[in-house]
Amino acid sequence: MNGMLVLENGKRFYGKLLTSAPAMGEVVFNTAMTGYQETFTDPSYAGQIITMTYPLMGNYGLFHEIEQAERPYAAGFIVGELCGEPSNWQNEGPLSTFMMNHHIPCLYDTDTRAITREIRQHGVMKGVLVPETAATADIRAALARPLETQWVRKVTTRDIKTAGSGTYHVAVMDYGAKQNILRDLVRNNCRLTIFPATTPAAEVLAVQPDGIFLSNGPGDPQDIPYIVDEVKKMIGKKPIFGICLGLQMLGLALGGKSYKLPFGHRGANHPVQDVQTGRVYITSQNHGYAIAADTLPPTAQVTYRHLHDNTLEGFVVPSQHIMCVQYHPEASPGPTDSLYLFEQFVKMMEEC
Ligand SMILES: NC(=O)CC[C@H](N)C(=O)O
Repeated sequence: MNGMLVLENGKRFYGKLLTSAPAMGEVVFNTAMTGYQETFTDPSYAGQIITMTYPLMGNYGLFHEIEQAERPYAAGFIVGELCGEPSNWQNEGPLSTFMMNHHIPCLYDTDTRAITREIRQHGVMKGVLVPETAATADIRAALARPLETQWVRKVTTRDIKTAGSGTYHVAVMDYGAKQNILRDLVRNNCRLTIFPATTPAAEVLAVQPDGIFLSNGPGDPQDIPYIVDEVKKMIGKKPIFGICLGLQMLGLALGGKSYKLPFGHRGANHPVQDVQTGRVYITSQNHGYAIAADTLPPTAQVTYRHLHDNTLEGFVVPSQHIMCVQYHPEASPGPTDSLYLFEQFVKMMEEC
């Protein structure tokens, strides 16, 4: 069926739609060439319509094991060419089947380069995926709906869960944790107790963990002040490692300020520099917000900066045993160069 993306600023981009169900969400773009299945199952994309800039998607099919959550939370998917005949020895089916089964509207045969240029120039904005015949009044009504602000509550675990049997007991705050983060912690000799995002700090500390991990997650960090309040109560009590939203929670809990990036960092080849050594790492990223480095307290030391725009990509607070990064050391998709951060976290727990 013929379909289109209509952006909040009125721009229309035409293509074909896999499902007729309309989708509304913040339209973002991701520059990774591969890793589409990990991308749309990453809970941090909840409610967003993801435009993949690489022109061909679906060519190696699907493989259930690489999914980052039990189901995708992305609101929609936009691709240039959608491959209908994947070729891969692990392939379990075409990408279109996954999109249809999960009722995720997918616009394909569309000009993803033009969409990306529009977002780069004017910033991320709301958009709708609708059939080409959709009435203008319906499109306006859909675009007028506010975006969900409490995705973390929807993507977090309902019950306390456990994983692994390693030496170090880590309390994981699940704000929408990617599976590979949990796997990497377990691989690094950790035993996990995974808590729902809104669990009070006292309940988490009561299990007497060796360390606390604050996960990635969807949305604006300023929309979840009640979680920041609990993080404040954890600081200084146990070693803490935060990734992405986890870094943002720590930044806000320490009195820092967050702001929205014009079009975010989403892709698998973002260069960050270790400010101490000058060494550059190519990283996997997915964030639309950042913490302003100059708003952090003097006890915090910036560890990594993004080489495109100098944004804060990591900091530590040695006196309070805090380490955190804005990028994704667990990759999935992306390079695994930063896996050493999990080892650093284990070392921090060992030394405390
Ligand atoms: N991957 C993440 O944890 C993203 C954090 C936050 N939702 C942002 O977009 O900046």
